[in-house]
Amino acid sequence: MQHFTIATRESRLALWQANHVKALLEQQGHQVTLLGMTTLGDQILDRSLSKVGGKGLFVKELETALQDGKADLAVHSLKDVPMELPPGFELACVMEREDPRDAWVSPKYARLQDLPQGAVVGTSSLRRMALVRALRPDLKIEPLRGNLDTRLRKLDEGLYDGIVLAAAGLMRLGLAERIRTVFETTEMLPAAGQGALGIEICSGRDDVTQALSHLMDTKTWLVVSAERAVSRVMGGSCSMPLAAHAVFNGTVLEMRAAWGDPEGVQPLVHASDKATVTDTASAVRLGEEVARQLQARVQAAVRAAKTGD
Ligand SMILES: NCc1[nH]cc(CCC(=O)O)c1CC(=O)O
Repeated sequence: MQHFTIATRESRLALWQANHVKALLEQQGHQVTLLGMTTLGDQILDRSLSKVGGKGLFVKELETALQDGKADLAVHSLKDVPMELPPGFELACVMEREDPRDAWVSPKYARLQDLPQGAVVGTSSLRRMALVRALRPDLKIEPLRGNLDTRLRKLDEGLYDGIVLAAAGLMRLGLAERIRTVFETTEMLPAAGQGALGIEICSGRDDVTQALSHLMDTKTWLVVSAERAVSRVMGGSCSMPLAAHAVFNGTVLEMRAAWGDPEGVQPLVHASDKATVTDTASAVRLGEEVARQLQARVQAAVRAAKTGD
């Protein structure tokens, strides 16, 4: 039996996720305390994250707590974890993934397709913007930030005709009844890591890694390793509309990725590939290959646009 402190953000979703890990560790006989913290990302609500520095904003304070020995592990939505962790930190565990898809939430319209011309969709995610634009170029997209409850409140206040959120977050918070439709991944390709929880520790904390080994889901680990490799090669941050999604079909990992022009001028660029994946190295290779295809197509599209072909 050991005592562990979990560093967590204090949004309802972050607390749910930290409590979920706490309960699982307690089941193994460990004693667990939560250390709630506010991150810079939680405080900046008026600007798009892509403009103020991206994903790292949600994890830096938690990493400081790990480094200072105030906490032993940090629970994150994997989607919010930067591709490269700072030296001295590692992703010790990825848990079984929930539904990775995006959900359509709207009081009036059952599907995005049902919206009238020029209706207003709320999202600040560049990926969701690019994908919504590809499905319905006529719609107006307005920024929408804040935690899940804030976003739903703004929708209920009538500021948007509908919004796009991760299905997993809504389900974790008992808000599944707000989901009107779950998008197929073919129409709304998810972000790398969406729906999975990642646990970060200071490198070398073998005692923590050992305790977390029961929570590790190897299959999810391989899938998200491939997805995150795409983002890493593409230089993925919140400042680029990027989607990367993989699913196992037996031992073959099938992967698709999409890139959107941040200015919204170029059409979406897609790439896909599949490979037998049995370990982290083969997963990363698949992700890198898909990213290279994507890069080549993005460059070709940019060249074509310049020469007016
Ligand atoms: N960007 C915030 C964020 N980070 C993780 C989730 C959802 C839960 C998950 O993907 O595990 C959300 C909310 C959303 O995108 O709607």
